[in-house]
Amino acid sequence: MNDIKLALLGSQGAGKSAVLVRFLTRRFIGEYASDTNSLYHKRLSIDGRQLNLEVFDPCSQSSEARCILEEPVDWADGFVVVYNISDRTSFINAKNILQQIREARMDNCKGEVDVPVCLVGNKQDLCHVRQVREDEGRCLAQENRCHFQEVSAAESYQDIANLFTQLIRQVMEHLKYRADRRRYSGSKSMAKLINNVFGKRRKSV
Ligand SMILES: Nc1nc2c(ncn2[C@@H]2O[C@H](COP(=O)(O)OP(=O)(O)OP(=O)(O)O)[C@@H](O)[C@H]2O)c(=O)[nH]1
Repeated sequence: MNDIKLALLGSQGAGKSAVLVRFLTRRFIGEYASDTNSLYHKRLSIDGRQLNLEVFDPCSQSSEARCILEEPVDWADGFVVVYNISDRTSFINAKNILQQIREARMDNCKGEVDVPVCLVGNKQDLCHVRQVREDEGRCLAQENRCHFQEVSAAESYQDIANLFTQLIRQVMEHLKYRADRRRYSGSKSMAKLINNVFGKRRKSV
């Protein structure tokens, strides 16, 4: 069974918990305790494969959340970065988070920056007080080579389900690619070792 770990990041009040709870339970719950970090577990089946999904929903105010990108960047296999379309500050914060993810991956993962990320513009139902245009979100996602989706956790389940499913698929491919690469470089160094030990001896005979 595959273990998939995701982290939700974004400004306080952007709707991270609402988006996640909508995905996990299909329900919208208006208010959430926002003073604790939460780790959610769910068993899923995607494309016939059984998965253990773990999602970290940090409390925005905690110092742990502020340093999530410094320490546990290796923990998450993928990220959901949420902003509120009716709050430009949350969009600017999302931009900074995307940059921090790239920088942290570059430092910690030897240049491997293409971790699966989905940028989510939440509260689409508040489009009458919109402060961030949809094309700005799309453009930011293109710059960061990540998927983009506007959603309303308050009104709709399907878009949110689709984005998580797509992100999880991407994570599974990414993990497989990393495992294959590790196996390949492992067998290459084994071949080198065998050559070093036996190749030289053969020459001297
Ligand atoms: N209108 C509208 N309100 C939403 C939507 N999603 C969340 N909210 C509301 O926005 C507020 C913040 O939502 P949360 O899910 O707690 O936001 P959060 O990002 O987890 O906040 P912190 O835990 O404080 O970081 C709550 O009052 C939610 O009811 C949405 O799609 N539309």
